[in-house]
Amino acid sequence: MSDRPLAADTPAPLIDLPEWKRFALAAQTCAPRPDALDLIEAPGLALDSSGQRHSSDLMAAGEALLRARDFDTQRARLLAGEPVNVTEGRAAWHTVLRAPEAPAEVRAERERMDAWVRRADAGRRWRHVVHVGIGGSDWGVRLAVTAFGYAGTWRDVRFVANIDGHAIEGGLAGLDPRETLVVLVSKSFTTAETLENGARAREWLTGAGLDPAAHLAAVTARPDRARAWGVPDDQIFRLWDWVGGRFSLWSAVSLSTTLAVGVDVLEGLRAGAAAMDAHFTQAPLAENAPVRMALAGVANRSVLGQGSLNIAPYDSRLANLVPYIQQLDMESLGKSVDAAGRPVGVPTGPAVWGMPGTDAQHTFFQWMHQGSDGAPVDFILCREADHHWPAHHRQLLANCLAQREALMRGKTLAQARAECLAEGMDAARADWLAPHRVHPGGRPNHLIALPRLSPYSLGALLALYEHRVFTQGVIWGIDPFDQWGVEYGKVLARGIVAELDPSSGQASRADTAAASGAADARHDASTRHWIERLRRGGSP
Ligand SMILES: O=P(O)(O)OC[C@H]1O[C@](O)(CO)[C@@H](O)[C@@H]1O
Repeated sequence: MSDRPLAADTPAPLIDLPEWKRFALAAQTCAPRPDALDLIEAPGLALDSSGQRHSSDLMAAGEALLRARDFDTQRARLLAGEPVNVTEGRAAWHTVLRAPEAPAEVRAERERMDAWVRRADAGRRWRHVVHVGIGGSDWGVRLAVTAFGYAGTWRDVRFVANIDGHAIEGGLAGLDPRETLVVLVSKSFTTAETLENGARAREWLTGAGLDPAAHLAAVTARPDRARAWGVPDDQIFRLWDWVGGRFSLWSAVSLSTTLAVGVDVLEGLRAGAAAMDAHFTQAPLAENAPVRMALAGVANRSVLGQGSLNIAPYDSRLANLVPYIQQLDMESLGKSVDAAGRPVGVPTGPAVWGMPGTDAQHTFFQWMHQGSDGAPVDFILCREADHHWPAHHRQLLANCLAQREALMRGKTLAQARAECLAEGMDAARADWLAPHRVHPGGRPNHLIALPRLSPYSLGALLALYEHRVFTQGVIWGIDPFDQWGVEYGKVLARGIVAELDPSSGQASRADTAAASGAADARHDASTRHWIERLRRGGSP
């Protein structure tokens, strides 16, 4: 970690800026204008922001706010690979992983991995791939494999992330070890889940009388650790310290994607993302899709108090987009202090949640329409489908547009009452039922339309969200590239694991405390109770 002083990266407190006050006032005093189509044609997708609050004053205030946050310089620093991750003193240079003119070592590693995959394809090797990784070493691959391998692939790819033993048990069940490649993906190569699950897979290979080294591949920024763990050098692919885990699918992290759906898919993802990078760099702010989404996100969260953001992909192949964006957004923006360690002073990153439509309509859309909070929604659709049932696709699209329209337009009491009367109810019943049929409307949303679900358009979509997250980080003044919050629980878990192990011979802290009649100051009473009880397993 560098000892670079924070001062150079320390923005002024947001809430002290006159530009912030102007932006907040402008956001409060304008409304969504669905009749004034507000469309940006960006690479790989179109962004319709008509469902967000918009006015020329709000846009001007947003531009002034970005200038006050030195956005141009911050963006240039991100794209130049400067250490924008201030608390860890390193770059977040994911954009270079997809740049056509990437540095030689990045291109060399791409070519080495592609050649390895092509050799495996030519030899019809690895009928089964078990991808072992978690968080950023998992979601991007799951997303791409589900998106492009939804109708099945000749290689069966399984994902094992959770430390829950059922995950690895199910991940290996029924596979022929002779035909199986286990891919361990871990930037740090220290993540407990990945190393434990990897160890079970290695035992499984050894138990089948095989040399595990021949069946293991690894992707990591620490090849030394992977080598010591037993992965041969020619099956270790590199990732770099200057890439954040949740921004890493553009690298060899996507080895399993290429094995499942081909190296062309990864190339297409990179090309779409690179085109979005160029748009993010060059488009004027008012026509810049990530910037517009970021300004709407800040207005919704920090001014209008919307606590969450719903992601509604109207494409079942994008089911894993929701957890992907959840990690990208919440691990990046789930912070309440700025780069100088001061409270930001306004609510920051929202809770991100969702589910593909139309399933979501039968699960929680009731709450979205008439619940007391509601949530801004990002609707995502593909204009063309890749199946052969156009009527299905028309229904899917109609549902997406209808839900969005209902959330925007709402329904007044008078309209609801008139509807009841038109259905033949008498006035008394109409008066009674009408309030139940009122929709407040005015719910903010984006509509993102991809021409079809190609690697290019998905790459552009993911880069759109990456840059939206970065821009919100610049406005709030927070470091979107660290994740200190994840560390605390990991450290506590390490201690508790030892205490839960009845075979370790080590008395639990709680035992020791009980024997001495003292309370264990390191645990609260409830945690102490459960350590004791769970240590005994099923016995009362
Ligand atoms: O790739 P690694 O080092 O195993 O880390 C896995 C994940 O764990 C985290 O550090 C914390 O959840 C993520 O940021 C990361 O993607």
